Amino acid sequence: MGKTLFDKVWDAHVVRELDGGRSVLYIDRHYIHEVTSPVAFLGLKNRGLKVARPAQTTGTPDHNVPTVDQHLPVAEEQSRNQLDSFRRNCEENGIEYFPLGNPGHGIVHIIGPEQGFTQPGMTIVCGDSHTSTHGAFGAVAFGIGTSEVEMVFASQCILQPKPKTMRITVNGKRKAGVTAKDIILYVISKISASGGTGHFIEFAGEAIRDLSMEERMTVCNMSIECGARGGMIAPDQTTFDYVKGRKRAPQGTDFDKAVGRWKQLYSDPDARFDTEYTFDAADIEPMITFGTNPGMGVAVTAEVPSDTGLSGSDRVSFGKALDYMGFRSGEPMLGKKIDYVFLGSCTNGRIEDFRQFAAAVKGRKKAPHVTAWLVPGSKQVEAQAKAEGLDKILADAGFVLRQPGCSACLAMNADKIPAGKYSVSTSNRNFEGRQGPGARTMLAGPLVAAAAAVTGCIADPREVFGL
Ligand SMILES: CC(C)[C@H](C(=O)O)[C@@H](O)C(=O)O
Ligand code: SF4
Repeated sequence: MGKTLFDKVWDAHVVRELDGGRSVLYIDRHYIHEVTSPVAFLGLKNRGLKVARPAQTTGTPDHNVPTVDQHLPVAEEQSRNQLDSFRRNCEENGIEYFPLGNPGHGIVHIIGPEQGFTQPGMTIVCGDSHTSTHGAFGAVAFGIGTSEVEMVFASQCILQPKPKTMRITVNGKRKAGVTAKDIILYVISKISASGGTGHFIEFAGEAIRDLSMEERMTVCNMSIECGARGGMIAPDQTTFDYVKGRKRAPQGTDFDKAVGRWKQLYSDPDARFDTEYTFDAADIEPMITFGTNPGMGVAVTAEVPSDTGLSGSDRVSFGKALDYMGFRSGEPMLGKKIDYVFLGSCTNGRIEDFRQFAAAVKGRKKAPHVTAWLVPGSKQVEAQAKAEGLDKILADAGFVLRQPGCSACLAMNADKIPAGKYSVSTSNRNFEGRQGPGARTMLAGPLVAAAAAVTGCIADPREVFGL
């Protein structure tokens, strides 16, 4: 029987299979940030060890950083201490890291691909659930816990049970005004926020093939929001073209040789998956979430669903979610007044997202009552946006470009949505309090966010922008 893409990459990295179904897996690239590394560094120190393969480790502080005045010392004491100890830990262990203000700085899942660290066929881990983003390159990439971070520091290996495999095929062409974010929100709304549990997903089909690398990253980023361990896409010419010429990617003939290997990374025609789903891209509309998990999504043109068909605790949590959001079943999503718009995060903080948002709002004005936080995912995205004049277009429309970081995605810094306020957010989680205590988050793609920013309410970007 043929092998799946996942099996090919996984099997090539198994150092040893242990009794009980777990394997010692070799890790090619380890990304670290300031939130989940301190305890691991401490554990290492207590054992008298140093990081085994510092050259395969890359660090950046992203969660706690302010998104304004990054040239000044960080005002908040706890964040400042965390950034200081992150720098010390990286320096003591000879780890390359990109501090605040450095041209390479940004959200860990944005800078890795952008600099060419992330490559097809690799195993990649980080103490962060959205490590799944890197699966867009055909890598087996997944989030790990702090004790596992310590394991990788010490040995460049990790103990892992092999997940089951799932293929999600999206056939056909998507309609105008439908973004990669809409595709993944649609998929999660269909299979639910727990539908991928225990699996590693491969995304396939024409609608996935048609995506740019940045769009593929958006899809893989959110693969974990249906409970999966990760998501991946077979590398193809789009992938090779993206990786080519990036600073940390193989160069010259080494690159050509690497492409030869990467071309073997696909699921064999007779490979079998434990679970398969198939969707049609033509059924996908611009999406928005109405509840408090990423599976609670509908087309922007739809109504708030009812709890028909739900029972027991599902019904209770559905009701609780609507109460938290202040929504009632049967109300249209269109026209709901919003207060905040957040463009950014490792889901939608890349240059194509800023281009799309800027092109949409060009020549229009931000609705006066809306507070908009536009936060590039990295210094490079920020620089590129400025080089392309997007900052001017945005400024003319009443928007300000902030500085890179995770920002309001999880509000670990000062960018918190006030209690009770409605936020249309391009990030990946709409849990209670995620964007600040009491904040009400509606997840969407950059076009729905742009439409909300200029109209001040939930609107169909195809109508607003004539797409
Ligand atoms: C802080 C970190 C551990 C966390 C994660 O693992 O995903 C964060 O990035 C998030 O998005 O919630
Ligand atoms: S941007 Fe959001 S999802 Fe991504 S790593 Fe930061 S906090 Fe997590």
